[in-house]
Amino acid sequence: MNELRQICRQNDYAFFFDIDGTLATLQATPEAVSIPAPVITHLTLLTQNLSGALAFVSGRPLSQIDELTYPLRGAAAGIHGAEIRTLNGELIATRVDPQQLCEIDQQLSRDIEPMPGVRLEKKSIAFALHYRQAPTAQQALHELANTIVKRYPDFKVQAGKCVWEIKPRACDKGKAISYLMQTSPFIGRIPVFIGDDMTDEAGFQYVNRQQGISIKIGCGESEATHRIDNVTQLYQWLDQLANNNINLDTMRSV
Ligand SMILES: O=P(O)(O)OC[C@H]1O[C@H](O[C@H]2O[C@H](CO)[C@@H](O)[C@H](O)[C@H]2O)[C@H](O)[C@@H](O)[C@@H]1O
Repeated sequence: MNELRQICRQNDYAFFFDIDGTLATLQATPEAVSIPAPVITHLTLLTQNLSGALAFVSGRPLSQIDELTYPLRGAAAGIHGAEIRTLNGELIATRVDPQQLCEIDQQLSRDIEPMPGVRLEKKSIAFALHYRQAPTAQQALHELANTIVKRYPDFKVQAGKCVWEIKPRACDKGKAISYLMQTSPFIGRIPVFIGDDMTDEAGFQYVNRQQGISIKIGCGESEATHRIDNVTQLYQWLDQLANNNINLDTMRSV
């Protein structure tokens, strides 16, 4: 009976998970990342408990989100909200001028050539300038990204962990969560968003405005109302959550 009550409560909520630094430990390169199998099992169980009201909200494209979270393939938002997929499969993609994308691509490729260790990740309508392997390039890459968005104001710079991203200005994770919250089965539920990074702050702000639960992984300034120390602790929390051992109502009153 208690268990049933807890499941009913869980069904009042909608969950949104960031990926890198949240569901997956940060790695030297984007390709080295994976989500452990037991975590996928817990996410699958949780998705079932929530009747599908669970979405991944990442800076990665939807195609990569699907690979990392296979076999789950529900609602998701990729490229910081520039691509959104609802649970019924509807796709919403932000449009950008292909000519501008081509010009940005050419300039970035040319300008990073003399910067050893710098990695340009091309994500169809966004770009990530990674300096994890080239920490001294941080400032120069920031200046490069700023120069680009000055020339192409439809884009903005997004700071991340050892990365500067150039993404469509109109998109952020808060707007993506807000959009999904207006679709089935999210509609009418209380949002819970878990993230670790600067790009997740827009999501935290939205969730806070809805009196939801915002959870930051790790330290650093944040508008999130709750903290989990690290990815390993999140995995333990997820295990409990999937098995209905967390009372979300108590968290809301904190
Ligand atoms: O919104 P997220 O799911 O957190 O994605 C943010 C970016 O994550 C990836 O880059 C970051 O993770 C890499 C792997 O651990 C790491 O090597 C890199 O330094 C981090 O910045 C991804 O490559 C980006 O496309 C995402 O936007």
